[in-house]
Amino acid sequence: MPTDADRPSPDTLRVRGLRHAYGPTEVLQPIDLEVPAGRVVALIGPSGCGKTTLLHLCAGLLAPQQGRIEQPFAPAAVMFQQPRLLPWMSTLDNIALGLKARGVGKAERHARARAAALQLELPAEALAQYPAELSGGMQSRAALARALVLQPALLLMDEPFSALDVGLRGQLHRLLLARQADTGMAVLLITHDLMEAVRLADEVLVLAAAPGRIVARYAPPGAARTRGEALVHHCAAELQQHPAVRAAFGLPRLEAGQGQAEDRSRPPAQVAGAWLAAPASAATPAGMADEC
Ligand SMILES: Nc1ncnc2c1ncn2[C@@H]1O[C@H](COP(=O)(O)OP(=O)(O)OP(=O)(O)O)[C@@H](O)[C@H]1O
Repeated sequence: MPTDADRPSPDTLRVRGLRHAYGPTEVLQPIDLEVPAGRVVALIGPSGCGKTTLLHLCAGLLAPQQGRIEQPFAPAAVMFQQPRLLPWMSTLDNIALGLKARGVGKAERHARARAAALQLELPAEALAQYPAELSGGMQSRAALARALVLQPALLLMDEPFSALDVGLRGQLHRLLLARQADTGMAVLLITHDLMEAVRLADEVLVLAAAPGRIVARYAPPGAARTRGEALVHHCAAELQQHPAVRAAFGLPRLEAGQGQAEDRSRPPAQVAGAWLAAPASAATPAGMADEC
């Protein structure tokens, strides 16, 4: 008898059998994935494997050619790799832009934009400045504020922190996770960075290229906000040692026992991540256990 916990949540982004081609070139083979409310799903894979294409399909920026996407969340917001702030508008007006498009009056949208900026620790003086006057880190904060001010139920993020230094990135990770825990929004995050994926995500999907397909699914242990540095390092190493992940990124195969010997910060086995069933179309590498 299925319990409530077994039933799929109605508030879930569902992708089923999604394919995509640009002209004659197949970019995505049938992709199945789910992003339920309150969960962060990270998509990692080598350059050109179709991550952005998949995100744009989920965002409705590209039309599905085959397969289907159920996107019940409203509103949804997209954060791109580049901040894409409009250079002729102040930072405050940039953050408030989506609210303006929704017909929110000036006083209210500015108040909401100021509150969003404050939550992301953007200094008040930056709000009157133009994007060109801001540092890269400030521009990224403004772009995140512009997405979060819409109070999205779904946030789609395409390598949003890749240009930031490690300190700023860590700060924005904490702010994002705090906001996500408060609001229960669903997040689909593209990243090249395995550490970022295991720091933020409830589930990490690994795409291989040519054509893009999911070859591994990994669930880091515990809630993202509670993962310490040692555990994040361990999980990133565990992920990187998976043969399918190594093959996807073009890394050489590890000899037997090589990965474990290099991992000196290994936490107790019971806190290691879990390998979830990859789709049947992706062959599971020989000798790989389902659970680590
Ligand atoms: N509009 C387009 N027309 C033709 N080919 C495209 C188009 N957009 C992307 N491609 C090609 O599709 C493939 C997947 O591109 P996509 O940007 O989705 O990959 P990606 O994994 O996001 O790459 P990266 O990590 O480098 O951003 C690439 O080979 C790319 O050159």
